[in-house]
Amino acid sequence: MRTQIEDVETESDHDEATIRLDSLTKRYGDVTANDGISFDVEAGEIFGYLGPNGAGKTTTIRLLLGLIKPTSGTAEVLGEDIRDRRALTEAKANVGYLPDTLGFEERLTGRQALDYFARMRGDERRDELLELFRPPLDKSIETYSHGNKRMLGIVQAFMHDPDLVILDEPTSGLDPLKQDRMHLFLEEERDAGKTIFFSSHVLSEVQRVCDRVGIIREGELVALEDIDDLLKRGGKQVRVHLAEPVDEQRFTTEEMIDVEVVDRTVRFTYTGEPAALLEHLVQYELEDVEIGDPQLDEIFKHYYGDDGLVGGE
Ligand SMILES: Nc1ncnc2c1ncn2[C@@H]1O[C@H](COP(=O)(O)OP(=O)(O)OP(=O)(O)O)[C@@H](O)[C@H]1O
Repeated sequence: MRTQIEDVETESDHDEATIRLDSLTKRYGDVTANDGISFDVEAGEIFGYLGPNGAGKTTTIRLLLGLIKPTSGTAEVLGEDIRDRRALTEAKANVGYLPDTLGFEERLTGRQALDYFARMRGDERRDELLELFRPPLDKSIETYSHGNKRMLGIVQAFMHDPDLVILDEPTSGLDPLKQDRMHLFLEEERDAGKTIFFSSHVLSEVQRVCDRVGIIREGELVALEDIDDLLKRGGKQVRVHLAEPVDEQRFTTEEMIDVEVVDRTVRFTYTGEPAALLEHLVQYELEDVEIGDPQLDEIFKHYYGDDGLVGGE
């Protein structure tokens, strides 16, 4: 039986979504960059905000940080309405932000830029983060590579130890090793109770690192789901290598979609129960079978067709 206290706690947890969008809308002339978007980001999750270039991700982030004003609708960040400038400014002391293009004064050295942010918000985690991400500190930022600017931005976003961190395409332009380090770091932060909201147009990173995903297309939210559920609905990717050439008609069942046959190899997405698939396959003389999870890009074709997100900058 649930106690009254548990009920109260559950309710207050629910009330304290870290970010809450409520019909958030932003128009630039004829362009509706955000069109009535509503969703919550809960405390302690990594939320991926996914969409191709121009879909409206940066617009949402800039609205959440009070850098631009909504045309209609609103949002709350750490319980404060984004239209309340003073309250939002106070809340932002507990928010980290990595913009898509860094707003650093480029003539400063990395160290001077961090000193500047430290005076505004604190820097209790600076040393630990510098150890991990290692941007150069003593040359001017204008001489930095893109990757090093990103590293400096990440240190800046996390060094005051905020509860919520908003990252706009954090890994764009980073080499794979640095991306891996970043992903691991985000997971550790999440496990320590931090909330991470990050935008991306890279499916594989969202699949790897996020708990939930919101998908935005032309300003509209077209999906909001747990990554696991999204993948489950996508069926299984199967590749079967048979001992003899395949009679496609005989081999194919209703549960198989996107079937491709090349000589003795069949590839398909299986949407039925695993046991039924195995029963079907044992009727054939098999040389090899691979069964795996689909990549999100397969699932995303439903939302975007063949263009948009798949692999592209
Ligand atoms: N200041 C502005 N004035 C006019 N139109 C704008 C402005 N900012 C954004 N837009 C338009 O709003 C739409 C959404 O842009 P936004 O930058 O939010 O997309 P995005 O998903 O972040 O894309 P990207 O990954 O390329 O940054 C685009 O059509 C863009 O051209």
